[in-house]
Amino acid sequence: MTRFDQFQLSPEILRGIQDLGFEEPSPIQAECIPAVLRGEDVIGQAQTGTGKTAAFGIPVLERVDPTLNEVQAIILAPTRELAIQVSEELRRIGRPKRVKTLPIYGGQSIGRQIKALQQGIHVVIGTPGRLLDHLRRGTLKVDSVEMVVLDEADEMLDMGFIDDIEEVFRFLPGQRQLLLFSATMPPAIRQLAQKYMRKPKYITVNRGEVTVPIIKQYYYRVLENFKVEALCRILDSEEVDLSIVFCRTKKGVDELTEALQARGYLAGGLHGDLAQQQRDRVMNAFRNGEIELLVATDVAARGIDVGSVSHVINYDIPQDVESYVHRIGRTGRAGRKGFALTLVTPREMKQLRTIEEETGARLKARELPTLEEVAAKQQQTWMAQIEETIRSDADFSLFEDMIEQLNEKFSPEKVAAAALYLAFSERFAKNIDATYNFGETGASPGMVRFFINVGRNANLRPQELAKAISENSGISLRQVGRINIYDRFSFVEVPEDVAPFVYEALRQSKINGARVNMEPARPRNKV
Ligand SMILES: Nc1ncnc2c1ncn2[C@@H]1O[C@H](COP(=O)(O)OP(=O)(O)OP(=O)(O)O)[C@@H](O)[C@H]1O
Ligand SMILES: [Mg+2]
Repeated sequence: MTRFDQFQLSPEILRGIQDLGFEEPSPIQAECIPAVLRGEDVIGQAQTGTGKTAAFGIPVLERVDPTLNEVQAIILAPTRELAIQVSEELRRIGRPKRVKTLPIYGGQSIGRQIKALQQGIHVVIGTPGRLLDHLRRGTLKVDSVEMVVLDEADEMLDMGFIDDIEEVFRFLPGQRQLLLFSATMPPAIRQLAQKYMRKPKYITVNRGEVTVPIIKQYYYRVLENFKVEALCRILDSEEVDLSIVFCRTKKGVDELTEALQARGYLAGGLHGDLAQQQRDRVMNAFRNGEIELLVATDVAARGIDVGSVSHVINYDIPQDVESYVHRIGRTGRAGRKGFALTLVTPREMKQLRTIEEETGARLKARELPTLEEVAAKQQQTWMAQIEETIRSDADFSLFEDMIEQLNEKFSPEKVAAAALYLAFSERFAKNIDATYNFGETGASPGMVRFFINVGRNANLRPQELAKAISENSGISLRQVGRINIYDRFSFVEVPEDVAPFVYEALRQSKINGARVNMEPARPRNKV
């Protein structure tokens, strides 16, 4: 077994590592620490969540001289959140040695950053644009910089930061050590390596297995219009601690966040168009668990490390394989378990196969939980909560007197049931009976679309359903039109003017016992 004290590390750095609770180096750390200490240029690749930050951070901090009040290492990261996180981890490792780190990124007052830089910072962690800004202004002095790290190197190339990065290099002294890190290293990286590195050492851990094996990967086949409902059912039926839900677009993030908040979930959105303060607030709330669901674009896919993320959900299937690998890598970190769930529409099945082929991972198909299963799961959760409360040392005396009085008129069962109703029914109704979603659901202009759950009626035929809708609502069979039954649900599109009747009909009468799930849709062209 390798140990940290086998490397040539000072007692201060060893203490910093110990303070973080790291007992032994991860494989990428075991290989990188000595190489970086020797001054070699390194390209480090290892799976998500396996400690690449400390793999470069520990030796970089070791080589910094804290008595020299100058910037000696620069670390570039693709996003602000990652810059902050890396800075924080390095600050903690370097604390006993009194190494000062500072994150600098766009969206934050440049004046404040300039003041901070004047405090004698040793390691700067920044996004390329803002770093360059400081270099051009001359507010970041780099004469003593001997080490440069590109964290998520491939992503920074992909994001088109190459010009910025090359300009950053032009400001730096010629003799410097360059380190590139990422879980994925596409061939384009080699060009950068050839141009800027001296005899780079490639350190690759777990070659060929890009995703982390302890992450369980599943997919759900869903229709586009049913995705919000599908997501809610998954969230309600899984043992979710924290989860990150990825959407393709910023607008998608905003809409989904709103839809989830409206249904009572503790959700927060994160994407590049939000003000920095808002981004910070959401990230902090997520790290503290005040928000349980982080709804994000790929800004949160790279490098973000929140230990208790139990689920990553691809609400929209990722556009490329790298994105898949990094997104799902937000769970299953440092040996923890994790689930990666991907919603796939029928026409995205090809994309799913590509992901499987290129990652070599197998995504197992899963059925969406039925409403009955969701309800059963919810009841279990509530019962567990009640049991926990009974066993806790909570003080019930406030309520005991009420119960006594009520027991004079009603049985204890009735009283308990009514209390549970008060406590839980609101959320139950939200999730089970009728679901309102004002996001885009793809109905044609002038039409309103209703979703109908036929969970208990798997044998129900479309004609029967159409007839039942017509009879219950008083609109003609022609207006109901042709309907299909998919899997466990169906939908019907009716003209706006008759929609209220259909809604009432579907809401009040369960068709052959089938529950009704209503989604009044805004026409696509108005959204
Ligand atoms: N030697 C270690 N022992 C225990 N935990 C560690 C060790 N090294 C790192 N960790 C922890 O593992 C988690 C993941 O580390 P890190 O963020 O560096 O992963 P990564 O390889 O950079 O992942 P990604 O590719 O997603 O950026 C962090 O919470 C970190 O504190
Ligand atoms: Mg990382």
